[in-house]
Amino acid sequence: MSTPIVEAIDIEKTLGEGAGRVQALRGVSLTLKGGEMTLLMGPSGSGKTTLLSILGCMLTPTRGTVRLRGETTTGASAEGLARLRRSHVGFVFQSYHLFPTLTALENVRLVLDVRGERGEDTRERAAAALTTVGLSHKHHAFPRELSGGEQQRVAIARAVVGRTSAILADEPTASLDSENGQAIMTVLAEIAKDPERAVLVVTHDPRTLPFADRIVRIEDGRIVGEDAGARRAIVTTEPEVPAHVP
Ligand SMILES: Nc1ncnc2c1ncn2[C@@H]1O[C@H](COP(=O)(O)OP(=O)(O)OP(=O)(O)O)[C@@H](O)[C@H]1O
Repeated sequence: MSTPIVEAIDIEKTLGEGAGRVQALRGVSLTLKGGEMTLLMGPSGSGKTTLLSILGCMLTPTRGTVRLRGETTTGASAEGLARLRRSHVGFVFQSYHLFPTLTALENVRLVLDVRGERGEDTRERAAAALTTVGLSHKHHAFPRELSGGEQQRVAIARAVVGRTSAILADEPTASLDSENGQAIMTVLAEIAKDPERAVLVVTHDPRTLPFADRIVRIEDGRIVGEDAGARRAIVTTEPEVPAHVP
């Protein structure tokens, strides 16, 4: 049986103040298991980024529990959350977020440095992560010398180099053309074959569908359905829950 990497139980999140107060999540439960690629899809404003931020310990829920590899985040200090995040989570964003003055290798190695891992082997680990994403020939290139797809591959190498078990990607293909988008999804799907790793991709992009094990649909802060993706043979469609039932 595959291991639960991230478990979110009955998550609620209220954002903003006064008249701008929004209930972004209204009782969301979601488990990400090792060896799975999950797509999170839903309309703009439905709560996808809020949920990804809570799963990755960037944001704390108003109510509910998150467990990362069995460790609960409830009551953790900001420092405790940062430790959990560094140990277990790798993020990939639409706009890459690379340091422009560092080479590809240095961008990846920096993650290990931040984690206090400074041995000579960190260079080899960073190089191995770049090889995983097909960039063994671009160690010394600066982000401005790389295409968008290559920059995103550096960002993925950075997300996996720390041997984190949850890879959370927010619209990773949105800035890329079809070919590069496919290449990025192929790399993420390859990572998701590891039974010790779970990959969650927030996306609007229908081109990502063939890479999914599961497609989770969110509307108005609630999970409204789940379908088995093309990568999985067994169909596990759950009944749809109306979005507006209190
Ligand atoms: N800091 C904030 N203060 C107040 N409301 C917020 C804040 N951040 C997000 N929201 C609101 O919370 C809801 C969920 O936002 P979220 O960004 O999670 O949606 P999303 O599904 O990721 O949208 P998109 O696809 O457009 O990125 C939206 O109504 C949004 O306007």
